[in-house]
Amino acid sequence: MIEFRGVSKTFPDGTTAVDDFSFVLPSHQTTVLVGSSGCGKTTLLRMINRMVEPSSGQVLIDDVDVAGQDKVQLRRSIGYVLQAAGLLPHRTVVDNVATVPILNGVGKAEARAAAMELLDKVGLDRALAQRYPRQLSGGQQQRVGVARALASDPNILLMDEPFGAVDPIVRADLQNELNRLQRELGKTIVFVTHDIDEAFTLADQVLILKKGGEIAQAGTPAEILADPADDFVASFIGADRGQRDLYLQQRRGDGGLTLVVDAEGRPVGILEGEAAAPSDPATSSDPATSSDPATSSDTATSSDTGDALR
Ligand SMILES: Nc1ncnc2c1ncn2[C@@H]1O[C@H](COP(=O)(O)OP(=O)(O)OP(=O)(O)O)[C@@H](O)[C@H]1O
Repeated sequence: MIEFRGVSKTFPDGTTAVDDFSFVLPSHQTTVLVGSSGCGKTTLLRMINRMVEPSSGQVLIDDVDVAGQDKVQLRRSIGYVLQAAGLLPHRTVVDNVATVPILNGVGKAEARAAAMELLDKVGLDRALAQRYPRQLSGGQQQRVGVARALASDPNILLMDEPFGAVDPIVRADLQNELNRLQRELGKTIVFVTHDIDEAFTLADQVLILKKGGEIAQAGTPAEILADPADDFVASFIGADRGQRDLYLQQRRGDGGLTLVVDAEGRPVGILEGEAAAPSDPATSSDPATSSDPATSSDTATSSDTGDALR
């Protein structure tokens, strides 16, 4: 469990990125922070692993204030994936993945063997292990980034717009893979995006944020889609747009939700109970809610990955 208690952050230049933010992120679930550029998502994320220190308030992991923990240990114990994958350019794929375990004292051979298994886990061919990051596609680099973040078997995975720089098809693939991995691993994932579709696809819980980290609405995708808290949220999720051809898409494993998506795969609602039939396209003309989620071309602020490894 990650808890923000009355957290604020004002940077030295006087910018208040986060103003009195309180929220609990449950363990073993995916919480997605979504909001337009500059609303404080990245700042909130980076306060969890102390890459940003709060000006006031506390961030607690399982009831322990991170302020009292050794920064280096903390960062190495938390997986971190950035938009640009943040791979070390002069190290091979396998060595990128093995970096943190080796820093933590695991023997090189053992760390590399574990790294190869992680490549399997994230759906990467082992033949790519000896390549350098520049010899990979954007989607492959992101998979390596995820493998690297998982290498020390962290309980917490922080993901800052990790799929923002890849094309929509690869992005959908990566989202599906992450859902599959999460079913298997049950990590506590905090995922930042400005893409509401991505948020609904991945999240157990979505936080829609306004400037200063103000919470416009928090809830499951179904709750938010069914009952947007106000006009801001309705407009953000696009609930005021017209209806389109709709399809069903199974999300998560048994007992998982069935998303109603439009022709472009954008979530517009959720079916529950017996109505929630699996996968193949099934047109419905009477959705509970509809949306045409806002998109943005803003890119996430990412920082030197080295910081996360130091
Ligand atoms: N180091 C810094 N110094 C001064 N201001 C900063 C710093 N880092 C972030 N900010 C400001 O704090 C606010 C929140 O930034 P943050 O990166 O957390 O937003 P975000 O929601 O993640 O945005 P984006 O989606 O564009 O990455 C913005 O106004 C930003 O300009």
